[in-house]
Amino acid sequence: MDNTDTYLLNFKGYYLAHFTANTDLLKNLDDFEIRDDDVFIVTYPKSGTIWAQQILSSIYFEGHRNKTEMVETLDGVPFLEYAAGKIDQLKRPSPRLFSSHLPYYLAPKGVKNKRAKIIYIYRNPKNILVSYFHFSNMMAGLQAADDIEDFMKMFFDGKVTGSLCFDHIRGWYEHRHDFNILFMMYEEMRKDLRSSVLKISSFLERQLNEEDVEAVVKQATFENMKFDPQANYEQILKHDLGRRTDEGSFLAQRCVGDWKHHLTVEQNERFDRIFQSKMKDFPLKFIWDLNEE
Ligand SMILES: Nc1ncnc2c1ncn2[C@@H]1O[C@H](COP(=O)(O)OS(=O)(=O)O)[C@@H](OP(=O)(O)O)[C@H]1O
Repeated sequence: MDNTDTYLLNFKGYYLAHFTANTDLLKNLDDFEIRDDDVFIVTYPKSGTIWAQQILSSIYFEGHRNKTEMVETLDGVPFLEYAAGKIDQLKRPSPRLFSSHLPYYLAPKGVKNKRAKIIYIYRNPKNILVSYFHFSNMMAGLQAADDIEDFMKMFFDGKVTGSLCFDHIRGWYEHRHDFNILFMMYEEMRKDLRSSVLKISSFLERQLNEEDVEAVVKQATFENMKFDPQANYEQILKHDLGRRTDEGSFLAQRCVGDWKHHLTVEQNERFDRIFQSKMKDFPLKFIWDLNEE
């Protein structure tokens, strides 16, 4: 583990957010004991993690679904590699739900042996860039950038939490046969949330009746999450993660083509060139524009 950077922790060539990384767990990550009914949400940052957390938590926990229990969504679907000391992963009752931004090659052995289910969410990387730029400037534990040009450099150098976005999705997809994994596209979830919930619950073999499906969908709408204190993570942001500024939130809701309002023509062309060189022949499609939705 290379601890020299204030913001980033280099673990086996992959960058984690230094301030919250669970270094004790990372030391034994490969052997972290996996149970057959463990479920992981895996994402590159800013790809829909907290959205998937909300969906999973309300699929699994009746008290969340029918709002009889007031628990922070994140507590039901905690990160594997973050929040050191907050939770003892080994003592959690089954089924355990996890979140992770780890790359495929750092997944514990048991996950590579298909002992757990993974839902991988991917998103149009131009919107990831814009979302990540604003988020990094808001969160105290991430390196702020002067402007989008400055952030683009860090993003394409992979000097951000999660390392290079293209390596993340490519790695997981190219090694998909090693895992029990479902790929979901953020933009398709926006287009048809109900079908996405059904696809996820069917992959997880969780039977939901009509009323349950309605409740999960309702809780996972942007409008509900934005104003639900358990789902919008405002308190976590304020007290655990730390804000640099009062502006911004986990849920800004950019439209699919929002990047057009933030990138210059030259920046967009540069993005396309890098995307082409890194993602040539990559079979999954990305949706760049509202018209493609
Ligand atoms: N319900 C719902 N519907 C549509 N979009 C949603 C929803 N919940 C979260 N989001 C959007 O997901 C973006 C945040 O991504 P992450 O949760 O992966 O961020 S993080 O990595 O956990 O920091 C962030 O995108 P931006 O708005 O573009 O910043 C959120 O708005």
